[in-house]
Amino acid sequence: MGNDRFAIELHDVTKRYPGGVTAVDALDLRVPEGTVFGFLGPNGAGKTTTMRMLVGLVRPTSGRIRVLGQPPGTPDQLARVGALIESPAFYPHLSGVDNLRLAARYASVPDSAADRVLAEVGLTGRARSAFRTYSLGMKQRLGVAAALLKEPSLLILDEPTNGLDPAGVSEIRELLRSLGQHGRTVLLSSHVLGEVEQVCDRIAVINRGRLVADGTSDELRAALGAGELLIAADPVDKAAACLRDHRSVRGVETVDGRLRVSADPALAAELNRRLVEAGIDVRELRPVRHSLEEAFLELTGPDRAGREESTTMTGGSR
Ligand SMILES: Nc1ncnc2c1ncn2[C@@H]1O[C@H](COP(=O)(O)OP(=O)(O)OP(=O)(O)O)[C@@H](O)[C@H]1O
Repeated sequence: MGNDRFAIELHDVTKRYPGGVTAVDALDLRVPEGTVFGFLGPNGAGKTTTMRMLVGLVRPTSGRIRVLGQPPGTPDQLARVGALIESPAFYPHLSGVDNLRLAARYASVPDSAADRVLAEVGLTGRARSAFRTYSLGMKQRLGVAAALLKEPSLLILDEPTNGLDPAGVSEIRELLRSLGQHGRTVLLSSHVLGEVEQVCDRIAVINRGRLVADGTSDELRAALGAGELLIAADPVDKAAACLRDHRSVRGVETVDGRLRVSADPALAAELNRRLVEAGIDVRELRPVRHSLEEAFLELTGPDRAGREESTTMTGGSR
């Protein structure tokens, strides 16, 4: 049984809370097995609600969810999913290893699993220190360790870097990379693009409960029309004509005496050669790429999402 290609599948999933908030709105999402998958969106986008639905903590209002080929929350599925969704409750006065031994008992796995997962998150050296003495980054890593106790094939981590300083973030980032090895699927949410970009194979962006983009970081850039070259060449008209003749060039515009060329930046060397062979002087040629940050802001920015609210403003000072 089960699906052998997608660890997570959501079809047309909506969650409306009793107060009337639609936290997740007709969401379609597929997380391929064995990927580290970034689930990105601004605060309130619906990430936590989605993750809670995946483990059966929240029931969808409508739609269909399969996690490891099963509906969420079955005992068999929960045995194969490790989740860090809310801060786990650790005892401040107990050591890291004692906290994990307790968690191991709750999860019905042998106590010895505690040492294995401590090593996996790089906390062996501090295993015997009291939890309250841990840095925030170490606390988060202990949370990840607890999620690993069951040797899950799917790991769901809700904003594991939230509130960490840059050093803590880079500690966790190293860890997240290593968690995706051995065929494990990792679903990782964040509202900070840089964190998922460096770690994830694929990224889905949600805003106001809706999926607004899904793909590799390169695909997300391409979906936003990124892929431009800036070229300064003489004579500029001849250069423009020469570039327009190239079948992979989508457009050429002259801006302030330079050419903005819509084309895959990978074509840079080829276009340069073509211009030089045509007797054109090339003074400058460089890609002007949208950063993924710009792409993300464009996808989740107020222009896309805030129209209803902005129309309720009654004027006056801003
Ligand atoms: N139990 C609840 N009852 C009512 N509304 C809720 C509940 N939980 C979340 N919401 C609302 O649903 C929307 C989505 O919240 P959710 O926590 O899923 O988003 P998020 O992307 O995880 O954001 P954050 O990063 O801030 O946690 C928000 O408007 C939130 O206020």
